[in-house]
Amino acid sequence: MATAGAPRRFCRCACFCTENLFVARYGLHVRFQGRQQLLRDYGPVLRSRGCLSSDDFQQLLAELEQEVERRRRLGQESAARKALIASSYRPARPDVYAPLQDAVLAPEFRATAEYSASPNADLGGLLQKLETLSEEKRIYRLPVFTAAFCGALLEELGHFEQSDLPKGRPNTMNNHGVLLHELGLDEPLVTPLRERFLQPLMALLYPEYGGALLDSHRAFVVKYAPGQDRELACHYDNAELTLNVALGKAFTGGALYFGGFFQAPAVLTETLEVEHVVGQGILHRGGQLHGARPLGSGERWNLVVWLRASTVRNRLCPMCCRPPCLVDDEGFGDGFTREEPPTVDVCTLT
Ligand SMILES: O=C(O)CCC(=O)C(=O)O
Ligand SMILES: [Fe+2]
Repeated sequence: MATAGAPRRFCRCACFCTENLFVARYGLHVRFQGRQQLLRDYGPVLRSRGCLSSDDFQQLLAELEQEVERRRRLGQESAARKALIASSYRPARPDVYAPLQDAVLAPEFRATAEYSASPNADLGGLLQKLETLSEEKRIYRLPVFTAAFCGALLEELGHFEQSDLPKGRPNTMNNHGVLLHELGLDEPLVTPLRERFLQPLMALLYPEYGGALLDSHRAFVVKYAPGQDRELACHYDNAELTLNVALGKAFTGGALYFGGFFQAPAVLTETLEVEHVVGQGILHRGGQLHGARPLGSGERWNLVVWLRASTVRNRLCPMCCRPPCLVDDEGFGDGFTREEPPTVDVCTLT
C-alpha cells in the first residue's frame, strides 16, 4: 500500500564518478580510476587521437581529476544554485511557471495522450497518431508545445541566461543550457508533463523499457550557438526513454542523427538523420546511440527530458551495466531508489 506523505529518496550510481568521462579534445568517453589504469586501458587510442607528449597526458589527467571532483560536488552545488535562484531570481515570464495548462500543449499531443490513456488504446492505434521516423529504431515524432509556448519559454530561458546567477551544465557533454529543476520548472511543468501525458504514450510504445513505470526525470535545455557548443558527439542517454523537443530559434544545421542500440550486437544499421521542427518532440530509447551535427548558423535550443523508471534501472545501471552501487543524492538524483516504488492501493468507492 502507498505510504502517503514521505517524499521518496532517489540515488545515483557510484559509477557516475568513474565511468563515461567525456574527453572532448579526443572525442572519447573513458573510465577513470587513476593514471596507471588510464594508460593501460586507453594509451593506444589516446595516442592515435593526438595525445602524444607527456605534457598532453599530464593535462588530460588534470582535466579528468577536475571532472571527477566536479561530479562529486554536483548534487550539493545544484541544490545550492536552486535555492539561490528561488530566493533571488525575477522571471521575465512568470506565466511559464504556472501549473501546466492544457493550452500550452499542441492539440495533437493532448489528443494522443488522451487516446493512449483510454481503456481500449493499443499500439497500432497510437502509431497512427505519430510520425514514425524509424520503425526499426523505434523513433517517433509528434507536436508537443504550441509555438506561443516555445516562444515564451525561450524568452524566459534567455532572460535567465543573461542574469548573473550561477548556472549548472545540462549534462557532462553539453556546456550551455539550463537545468529546469534549478529554475523551479520541474514541479509546475515537467513532472505533470511526464505523469499526465508522456507516461501513457510511453507505456504503449516502450513497455519493456519501463514506459509505464516512469517515476523521475532529468530535464534540461541544450543551447547551441556560434562560439559556444556547436555539435554533440555520439552518445547514449542516462535514461530509459528520452523526449527531445525543438524550441527554436532560427538556425541551420544541427540535425540529430541516430545509429544502433547501445550494446546491441553490431548489426549494420543505417544512420537516421532527423531535422528539427519547432514545437515537435522526438521520442527514442535512451540507449539509442545518437548525436547532433554541427550547427551552421543561428541558435538552436532544445528541451531534453531524460525519463527514468527506477524499477528498471535499480536492476542494472545503464551507464556501467552493472547492478547499481547506490549513493544518496539530491532531488531525483539519477533516478535509482533503494526500494521498489510503492504500489498504489486502489480503493473502490461504492
Ligand atoms: O542536441 C540535441 O538536441 C540532443 C541532446 C542530447 O541528445 C542530450 O542532451 O542527451
Ligand atoms: Fe542524448
